[in-house]
Amino acid sequence: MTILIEQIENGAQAEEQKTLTITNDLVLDGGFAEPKEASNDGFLAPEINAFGHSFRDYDAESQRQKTVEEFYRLNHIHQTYDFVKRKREEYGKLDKIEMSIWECCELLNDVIDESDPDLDEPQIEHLLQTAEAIRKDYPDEDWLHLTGLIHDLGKVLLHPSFGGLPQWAVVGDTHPLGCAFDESIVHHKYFEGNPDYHNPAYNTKCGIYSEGCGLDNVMITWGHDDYMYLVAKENKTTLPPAALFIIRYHSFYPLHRCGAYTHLMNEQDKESMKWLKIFNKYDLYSKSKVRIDVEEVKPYYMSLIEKYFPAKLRW
Ligand SMILES: O[C@H]1[C@H](O)[C@@H](O)[C@H](O)[C@@H](O)[C@H]1O
Ligand SMILES: [Fe+2]
Ligand SMILES: [Fe+2]
Repeated sequence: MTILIEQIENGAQAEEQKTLTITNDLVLDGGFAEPKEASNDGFLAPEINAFGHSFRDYDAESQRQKTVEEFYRLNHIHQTYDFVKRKREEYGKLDKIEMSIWECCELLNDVIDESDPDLDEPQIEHLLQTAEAIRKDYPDEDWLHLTGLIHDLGKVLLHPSFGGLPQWAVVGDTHPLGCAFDESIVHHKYFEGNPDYHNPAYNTKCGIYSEGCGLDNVMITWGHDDYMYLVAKENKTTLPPAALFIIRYHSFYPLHRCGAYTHLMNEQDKESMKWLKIFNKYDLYSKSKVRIDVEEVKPYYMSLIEKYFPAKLRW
């Protein structure tokens, strides 16, 4: 079967449709299940978002555009290598609160993401829209449904009980620190205000890293992705490695959309990337004003949470 995957080549300008052929069978390769085809004709990506623009258009003029650009200005100035190192240590202790996955979903009821040009609905809507869209096309991959539900739960860092981190430290696209900021990063010009941009140790193609070192060894901007990855891993989820990879790198658009920083990946990263590319279509294009009936789908997701997570997690 053939599905269409959109890919923007390095430099982000030339957007081309690339065809990826995916086999019918689930093959276990080094612990990673290979992607198989969607159960129907595949997800039809809409061309315009709820505001009448193309998806991820960071320049289309609107009031929202200004909010998003201001978000990226602050994000690019303040996310430095040292900042991320400190946050990883602080939040890696997971000593803030104990709660279940579903309790966390409910906390996200009030959270609106200021970095997103395509969505201004409460986050819980987005979680369910993503999960349900995946479930429709991949009914047998229950782990991927749950990954959809939880992938953005790290946005709980915005909540006052987590120290109420500012938006620039929680949401938005992610990118590596410790090496040059690639041109494909949204609103790249604001990096001039970041001290790392002027640090010769950090501003070459590889910076402090070596080719093929593996993403595990790369410091990525602090936010909801890395935090939720830590929470899931440290609380001993039984979700497969591909799920953890999706959670950790789903905002790394410069890599999975634009092909930047591929020189830092190792073989295992390349394997997991196949699933992330599938996931990304649902994460991005399911954003809409269509509401999901939470109570109707809740029992199904509760059963998945029980299957893959302990009843209470440390956050
Ligand atoms: O604005 C969005 C939003 O914050 C998403 O949760 C994140 O994953 C995307 O990468 C970002 O562009
Ligand atoms: Fe996200
Ligand atoms: Fe998302």
